Amino acid sequence: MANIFGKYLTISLFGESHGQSVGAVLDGIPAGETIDWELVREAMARRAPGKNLLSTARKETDDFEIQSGYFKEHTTGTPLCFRICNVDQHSRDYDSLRHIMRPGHADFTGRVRYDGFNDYRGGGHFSGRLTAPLVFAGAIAAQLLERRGITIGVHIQQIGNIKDRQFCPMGEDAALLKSLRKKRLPLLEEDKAAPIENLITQTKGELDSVGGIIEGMVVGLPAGLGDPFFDSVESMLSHMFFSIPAVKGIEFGDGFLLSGMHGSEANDAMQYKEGKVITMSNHNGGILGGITNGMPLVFRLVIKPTPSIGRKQETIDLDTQENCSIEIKGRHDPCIVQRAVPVIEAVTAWTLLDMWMMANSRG
Ligand SMILES: Cc1cc2nc3c(=O)[nH]c(=O)nc-3n(C[C@H](O)[C@H](O)[C@H](O)COP(=O)(O)O)c2cc1C
Ligand SMILES: C=C(O[C@@H]1CC(C(=O)O)=C[C@@H](OP(=O)(O)O)[C@H]1O)C(=O)O
Repeated sequence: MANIFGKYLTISLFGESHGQSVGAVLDGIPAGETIDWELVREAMARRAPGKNLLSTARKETDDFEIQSGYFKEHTTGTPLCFRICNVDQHSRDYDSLRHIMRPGHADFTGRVRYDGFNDYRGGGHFSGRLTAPLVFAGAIAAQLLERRGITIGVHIQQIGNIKDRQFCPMGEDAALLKSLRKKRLPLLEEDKAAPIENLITQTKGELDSVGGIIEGMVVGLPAGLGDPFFDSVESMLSHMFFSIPAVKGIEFGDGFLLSGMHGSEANDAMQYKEGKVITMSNHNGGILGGITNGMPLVFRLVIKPTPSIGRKQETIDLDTQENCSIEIKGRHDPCIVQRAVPVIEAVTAWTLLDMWMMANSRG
């Protein structure tokens, strides 16, 4: 069942970008939890399309309807089902894309996988629109984690060649991590906002798109979450991260830089500090043997440039079985990175809540 993810906490995702709605069924949320719906709305608004010139012009309010699982201001513990109606589809933009495949998008693979019956309008089930329900789910999980002292912060680390400073691997203040959620462009260095906006606007004007890197940090995690091998924290998070459209790379801690280090540099020396085990550096990003060690969790993700661009590209026509060219019209994000930040934050929360529940179910 390709659309269900999780162990103790599962999410089953449904919908298409130009269908009636997108949504999910969330199972395993503990009974008796209150949910601050305003916080859920705020997270959804950060991801929603059509807010400014840096994003797609498609306007969706992403209002949600709860169908089940919440009663008398508390979770019931039974499946929480919700849907988010699609309202601003321009399906005519996709008429020719039924048979002319967009390079870099899932048109061809989706068609092969579903024997030609896939809903190709707006990318169908492959669309970034499906990240709206993920943000809803994650905004609930983040509240449950915060009640357990765990805070997640995510920022734009790079767009094109413009870089924000990285998180201090030894940990950032939870208040600073949370403050990123209030920013139009979630950056640690404010002076990078204008150059990034200019770059995205300029690239859009050139009928092109740009990608980048997102960095995440989780503080307050106890040591001992995760399992070796298949359910390692890296495995579970990577499984979820690679489910997000346009994610093409990932690293934990110093990641690819570790390849050039010696053991004497890469090992994180250990120490007791006020009775607690800590490490004196954090090259391993808070995970050893697939299990959290109590240090901040640090990861970075590559988001590719948006595939749908206005420039002329070479491709194929499946009707005529001939080569052809394509100039994509329609409403597309010139850059996905800033819109993916709340998505990454949300799925991190969802996955870590599942791992927290797994750890707490052990005898
Ligand atoms: C929030 C978000 C918004 C996106 N917006 C667009 C878009 O406007 N146009 C587009 O072609 N792709 C967009 N994408 C990316 C495509 O959905 C994605 O590249 C495609 O499904 C192929 O999957 P892959 O890149 O993971 O291989 C978006 C992705 C996300 C997460
Ligand atoms: C609708 C959203 O983003 C969409 C993601 C997307 C894609 O191919 O991934 C393509 C565009 O779809 P459309 O052509 O229908 O405007 C984006 O607008 C959203 O994020 O809510």
